[in-house]
Amino acid sequence: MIEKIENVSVIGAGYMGGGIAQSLAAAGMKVMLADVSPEATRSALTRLLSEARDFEAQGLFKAGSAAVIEANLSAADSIEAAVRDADFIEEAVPEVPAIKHEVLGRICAAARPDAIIGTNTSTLPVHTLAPAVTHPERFLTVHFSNPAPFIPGVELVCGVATDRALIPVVKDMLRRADRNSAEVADTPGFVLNRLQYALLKEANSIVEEGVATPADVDVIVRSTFGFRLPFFGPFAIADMAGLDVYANCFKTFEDAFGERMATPELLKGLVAEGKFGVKSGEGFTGKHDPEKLAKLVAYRNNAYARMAQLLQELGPSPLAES
Ligand SMILES: NC(=O)C1=CN([C@@H]2O[C@H](COP(=O)(O)OP(=O)(O)OC[C@H]3O[C@@H](n4cnc5c(N)ncnc54)[C@H](O)[C@@H]3O)[C@@H](O)[C@H]2O)C=CC1
Ligand SMILES: O=C(O)[C@@H](O)C(=O)[C@H](O)[C@@H](O)CO
Repeated sequence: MIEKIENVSVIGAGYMGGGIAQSLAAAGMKVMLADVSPEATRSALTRLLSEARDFEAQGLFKAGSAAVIEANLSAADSIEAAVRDADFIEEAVPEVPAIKHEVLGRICAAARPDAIIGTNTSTLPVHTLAPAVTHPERFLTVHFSNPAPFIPGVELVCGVATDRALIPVVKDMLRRADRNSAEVADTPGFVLNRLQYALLKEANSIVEEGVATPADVDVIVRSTFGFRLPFFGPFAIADMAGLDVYANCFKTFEDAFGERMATPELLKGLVAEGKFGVKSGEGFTGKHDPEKLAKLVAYRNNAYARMAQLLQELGPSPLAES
């Protein structure tokens, strides 16, 4: 079993693969790229190095990053050449099962039998891709988000055959690239996109029903509950709002939208036990003593105030309505 990932291969040097390659190269790993052709790969490398210099000049990358990326990132003439010596191979070709199956097959035919193989799929369960992988014990989802150089979270998904000894090795690679990761179960869309697409689906319904325009939906999302999300997930947010309040709100939603918006059983159970979140000292996120809760509230208030200052400094996005 590989103990430390030093040599990486990224197959598919597009939007995600390119950013993943930059990120891992900047973290000191040797990264080889391969795309549909040697010309496409070399063109991608040129783009990525130029982009890295621009990002460093803009202060978006740490000083010296562009030189480190240039020293560590290279273009291979084929998938086979790219993966030959790799400890870890990240597949980042289009979200088309047939393409992924073909590329995973080529990777497996040329990579070392102990090489760890990751897929950057957005939604495809590991069990639908694993049949294309020899030695599926070395295969898992390592799901970066866009744009890869700037989004810190990575979703890890094991298949039934995945050797769980891979997880600390992959997590170590991600830590060295300043990424934090969480492992979730192997279901369609995992956690990230199941939630992200549920939000977009409901947002589309809101627009289709004439409740709001896309622009106004975006304003509300990014300036209310979205404003909280860089610091807290939905369960922490609910604990701070009050689970009794959430239970009352779900009654409104169930009356209006039926079963699909009925009060979740987990929430019902907590409220029935008098566990209302921060206000009662226990909720979705567990039990917390008054000292910790005081620190939480202080952290929250500071974070939100600082976020508001940052948004003031940045000014509105070009998409924001004047
Ligand atoms: N675009 C996004 O926001 C995100 C996408 N993903 C996932 O990452 C994967 C890649 O997505 P993107 O980077 O957006 O796509 P993309 O289209 O930007 O890049 C895909 C790259 O794969 C190359 N390619 C296609 N067939 C190939 C083959 N047979 N051999 C080698 N290279 C091949 C293409 O030339 C292209 O450069 C997909 O599974 C996608 O669902 C995951 C997170 C975010
Ligand atoms: O949001 C992200 O960056 C990722 O979770 C994704 O998988 C993509 O956005 C996906 O939803 C579209 O490619």
